[in-house]
Amino acid sequence: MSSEIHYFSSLPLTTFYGNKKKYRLKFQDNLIIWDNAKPPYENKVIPIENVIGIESNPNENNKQFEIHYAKKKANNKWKHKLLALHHSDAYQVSIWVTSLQICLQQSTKRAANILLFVNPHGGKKTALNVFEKYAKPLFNIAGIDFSVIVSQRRNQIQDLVINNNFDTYDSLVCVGGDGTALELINGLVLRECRLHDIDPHDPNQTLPKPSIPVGIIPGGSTDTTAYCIYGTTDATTAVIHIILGDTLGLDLVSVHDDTNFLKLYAGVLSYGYLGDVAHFSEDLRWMGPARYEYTGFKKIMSNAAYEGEITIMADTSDRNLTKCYENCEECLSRRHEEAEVVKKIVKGKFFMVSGANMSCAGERNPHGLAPYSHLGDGYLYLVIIHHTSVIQSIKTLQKFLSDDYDVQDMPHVEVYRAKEFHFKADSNALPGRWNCDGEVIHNTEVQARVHRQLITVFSRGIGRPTTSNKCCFLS
Ligand SMILES: Nc1ncnc2c1ncn2[C@@H]1O[C@H](COP(=O)(O)OP(=O)(O)OP(=O)(O)O)[C@@H](O)[C@H]1O
Repeated sequence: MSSEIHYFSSLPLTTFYGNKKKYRLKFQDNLIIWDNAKPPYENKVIPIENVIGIESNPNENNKQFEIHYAKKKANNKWKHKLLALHHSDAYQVSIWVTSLQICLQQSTKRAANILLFVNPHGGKKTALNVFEKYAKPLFNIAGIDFSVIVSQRRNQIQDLVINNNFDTYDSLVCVGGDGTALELINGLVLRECRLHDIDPHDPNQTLPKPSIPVGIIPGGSTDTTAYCIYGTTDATTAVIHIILGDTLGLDLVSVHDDTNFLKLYAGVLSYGYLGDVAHFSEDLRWMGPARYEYTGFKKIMSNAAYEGEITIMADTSDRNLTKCYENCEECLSRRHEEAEVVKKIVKGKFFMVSGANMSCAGERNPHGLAPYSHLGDGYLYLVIIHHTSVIQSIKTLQKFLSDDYDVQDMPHVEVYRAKEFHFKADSNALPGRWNCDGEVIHNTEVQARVHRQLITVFSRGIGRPTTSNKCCFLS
């Protein structure tokens, strides 16, 4: 037989055997279609864009090959499925393997060479295990080359990304929680600032967009960023999104004090209750995720009031409130460019002030603090909860955890869709802290501004449910 490689962009109906069954397969229009070769015929269709990898099996004299593909299940989870097929003619197998592999390689969106940063310290300290168990086998099947850096200290990932040239990789991925994702994202943008001689300390600066896409594999405690991007904190799902290679633009919010750049965040910046919970939880890391419940309870019972003034650049235009799903119209549109913003000032005593850049939903609160926030529309949702009684505060938090809520039912809650906000604590009042995606910021005067789609993340977006959404959220 000649050593010339034979491959085709479509393949005619061919009969294979697998799992003691007969399968008739064809490949056309980038679809792998098969049936069970006997009545009642049942067709299955796998788009090539859902294929993870194609492997031939040398142990079977090259007469067997495997199609590894991704299948979407309930609750936004994707699963790895396998179809192992055998043919008596190794040449037939080779044509199928080569044709499908070449078709996959022609997809320019797929990563070929990934650098992974693993934080072994976050969450239940299982990120390395998550990498070994869920990411490594699937990256191998997908034929992706990867290298791994295990972080040894806080901020090491950020420092490495700022100061090194990782241009030989086509994607950067982290395994960890929100803090780890934050290190990677901040590192990338700050590196881009350095390369373009842009001063990140100027709060009015347009920040440069890194071109390299980012993947986030959940391995922390809350993993809000991963949940909001994939609709689940299932690690296999995140790995599959990264392999399939679709991306979306994610807004980031810059945080400055009066002179300096402090951080960029993807999820939420929260002053008062959640800020103090993050602060007091840090020393209790040994408790695992339960530390948030413990300090949360203590903090709410203390009924602290955080006094200050918020200046909001709010978009008050009437807008249909929709949730952010795959191919999201709000994120694709350029409406934000024409939208006028008005200045609003809110003064008082607060229980919590949160600038949510994403819904902040999670496994235990699928609705989120800001359910109508979009990943890439150029806005954050400022959720202001005024100080009230302990009972009311508990009820408010419970509402945010419930399936659905309406601010009209909560007179002590105001919500604004905003491009930026400024918060200044009353100098005579109890100073609070900020919880910036799980990291603590102590400055009591900050300015936060949204940068539309500043980073590219691997994700197809969250699947659209069939039920419709409510429309009564903004103040
Ligand atoms: N090797 C390390 N040792 C100590 N801290 C580290 C190390 N690597 C990273 N970090 C820091 O660990 C902190 C916690 O990490 P991460 O946010 O990923 O986990 P988490 O807080 O448990 O999860 P989440 O933020 O999702 O609740 C981050 O501030 C990160 O900067």
